Amino acid sequence: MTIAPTIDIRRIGGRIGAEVIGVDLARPIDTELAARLTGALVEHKVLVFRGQDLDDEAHLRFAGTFGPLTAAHPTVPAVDGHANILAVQGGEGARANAWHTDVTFVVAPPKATTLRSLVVPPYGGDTLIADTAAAYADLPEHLRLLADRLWAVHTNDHDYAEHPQFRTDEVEAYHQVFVSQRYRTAHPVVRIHPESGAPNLFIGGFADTVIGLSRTESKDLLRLLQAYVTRPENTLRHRWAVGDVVVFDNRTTQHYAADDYGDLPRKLHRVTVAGDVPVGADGGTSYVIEGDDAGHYTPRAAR
Ligand SMILES: O=C(O)CCC(=O)C(=O)O
Ligand SMILES: [Fe+2]
Repeated sequence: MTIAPTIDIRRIGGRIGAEVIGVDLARPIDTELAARLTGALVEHKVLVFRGQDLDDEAHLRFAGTFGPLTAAHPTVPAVDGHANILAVQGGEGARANAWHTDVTFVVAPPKATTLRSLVVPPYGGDTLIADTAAAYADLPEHLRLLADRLWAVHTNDHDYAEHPQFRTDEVEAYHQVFVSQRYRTAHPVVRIHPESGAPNLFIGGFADTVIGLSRTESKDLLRLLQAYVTRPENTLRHRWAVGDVVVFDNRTTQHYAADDYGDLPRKLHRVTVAGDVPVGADGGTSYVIEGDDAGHYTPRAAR
């Protein structure tokens, strides 16, 4: 007879995040545990598993617990031999140090993102994750009523040249690959979470313009709303150790990779889980403006 391991799910932030203790992710995850982890992800939005010892295959298997996987990225090439794994190891200026929700420029952005650390700098390189439902709940009623009616265009082709001091050949080459196909998608500014039913501010770094407003008005309004997302109360900051696995619900979070470790090495592997088409507070669903989702982003079956 095997004895089921006792697992402990402990909150680690006031509003977002829990650590899962007592799980070895290298072992198969049974349906009962999978259901518990899926529920915990919806409740806490970020799950942290420390001290794991996963290889790529085990990482893929674990990510598959949450559903079918996406390709590594619509435009950025995958790790050799692993179509669903993206290596995260950009140099200075080519790091994700802008608040964003992953891949919101497509019509069905990932449901969840899983990150596993392979190389960690001795200091710096933390990942910050924000709860966009808490942000929505923080809005004064007048702003909530306004946000509920708004739609925004998300694109992979904007905001470039914000940091011209980092316009190195590497950054330039990465940008060319990133925008090798341009995507533009309209999403509701307030998204209803398909599992919890909670509304959240669905904006982030790929949100470019608010439909019906000028570029300047869009920027001002998005900045106003975004300030609620990044309030320290609504965030969790993860200090990486090698072997950590972090999963976040990409339907109701944003994240930010602190670019504060110079040229020290750091490497994560990312695997994302396929998501659905967002539904807004007004009942409308997201739609493609430009870019063919199907060609680049076909989910593959779960393992
Ligand atoms: O480097 C990190 O901590 C996160 C990078 C990121 O935003 C991503 O892989 O989606
Ligand atoms: Fe990201």
